Amino acid sequence: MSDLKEMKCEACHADAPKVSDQELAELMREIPDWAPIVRDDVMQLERVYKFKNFKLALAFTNKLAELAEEEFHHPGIFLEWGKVTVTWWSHAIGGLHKNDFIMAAKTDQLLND
Ligand SMILES: C[C@H](O)[C@H](O)[C@H]1CNC2=NC(N)=NC(=O)C2=N1
Repeated sequence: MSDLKEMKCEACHADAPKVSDQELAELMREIPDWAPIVRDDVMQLERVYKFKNFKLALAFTNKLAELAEEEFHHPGIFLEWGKVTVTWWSHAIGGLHKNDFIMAAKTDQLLND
């Protein structure tokens, strides 16, 4: 079991490989609160985080934005009162790269900060 949250993203180029079905199955076990979904023919990772109010949801959103800039890998973020929906995928390859699993694990860690 690799420790995804301790890893760093690598530069993802257009010719980088998408994760295989086997890699997907293995990596999903490390981020059990996330779901693989397909949106507009692009496989993504998605999780909904619940908060007591909008202010706490916004604070989490801002921490996630800082993390994304640090790793230069950016999520989809849908901010609502008491909820933040986060999606990770790699635009460059139109699908899932290991970077997305690393960032999902790092996103979960923000709850402990
Ligand atoms: C130009 C391109 O957008 C950049 O190289 C980075 C920025 N952040 C990114 N974020 C994500 N999720 N996928 C990318 O391919 C990506 N590329």
